[in-house]
Amino acid sequence: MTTVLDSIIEGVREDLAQRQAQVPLDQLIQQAQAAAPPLDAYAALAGGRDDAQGVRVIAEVKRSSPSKGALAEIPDPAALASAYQAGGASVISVLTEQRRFRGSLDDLAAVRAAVDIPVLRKDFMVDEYQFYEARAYGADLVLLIVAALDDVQLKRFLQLTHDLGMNALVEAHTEEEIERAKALGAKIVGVNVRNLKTLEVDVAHYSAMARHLPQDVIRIAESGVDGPGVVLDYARQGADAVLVGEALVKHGDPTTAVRDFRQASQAADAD
Ligand SMILES: O=P(O)(O)OC[C@@H](O)[C@@H](O)c1c[nH]c2ccccc12
Repeated sequence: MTTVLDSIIEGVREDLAQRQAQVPLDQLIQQAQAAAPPLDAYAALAGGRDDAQGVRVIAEVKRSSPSKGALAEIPDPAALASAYQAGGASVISVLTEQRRFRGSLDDLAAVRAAVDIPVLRKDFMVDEYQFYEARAYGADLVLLIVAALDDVQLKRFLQLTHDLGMNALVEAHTEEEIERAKALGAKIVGVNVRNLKTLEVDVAHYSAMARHLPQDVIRIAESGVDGPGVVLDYARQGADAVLVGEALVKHGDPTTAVRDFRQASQAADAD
C-alpha cells in the first residue's frame, strides 16, 4: 500500500534530482566546508527534564502541511525565526520540503542568518546529497525519520551527519521504530505523535512511547501542541523539548506564544 510518506518521498526525490543536475556534489561539498561551523544543538536541548529552565521549545517555520494545507503565509521567515528566538526558543526548525510544506533551502539560509541558536533542517532525508546541502545552507541539526529509512541508511546517514559536525534528531512513531533508534545509538530522539503514514495525531501516544527511551537520551515530543496545556502534558511525561509548528505560525504574536509555552512547562517543575 502506498502511504502518504511514500508519496511525499517520491516528490522529494524528483526535486532532489533537479538540484543535483544544477549543482554537482563536489561543488556542494566545498560549499558545506566553507559554511560557518555548526552550533551544538545537543547542548541547546539537553537538560529540559531536570533544570530550572524547563522544557525547551523547538519552534518551526511551517507554511503548509499535507494534513491541513495552508497554515500561514510567512513572507519573512527570518523575522518569524527572530521572534521565536526572542520568546526563548532553543532551536528553530525550518521545513525545506517544497511540495507539501512549501519550504525551501532559501528559507533555511535566511533563518540561519537571522538567529544565533541552532537550526534544524526539517525534510525527508533520503540521499547523502541532502546532508551536504543542509550544512551548506547553515543547518546544525537534521531530521532522520526512522519510518522512511532502512537500518543501513540510518547508520550511514547518522555517521555522515556527525562527520559534518551536525546532530541528528531521530524521529520514531512506534515502539519498533524506537527500538531501531536505540539500536542506532541515537542521542536525540523525537516521538512524533503524528503518524506519517496516515497523518493521524494522538497526543496521548507520547507517554506510551517515551517510556521505552533510555534516561540518557534527549526526548523530543513532536506535533499536536495546540496550547500551553499540551506542553505541560508533554513536560510531565518527561519530554526535554517540544517541537511546535502550526500553533506558532498561526499565533499573531509568536514571541509571546513561545514564551507562554516555556512558562507552561515550568509549572511541571513546580509539581
Ligand atoms: O504543526 P505541529 O502539529 O505542531 O507539528 C510540528 C512538527 O512536529 C511536524 O511539522 C513534523 C514532525 N515530524 C515531521 C516530519 C516531516 C514533516 C513535518 C514533521
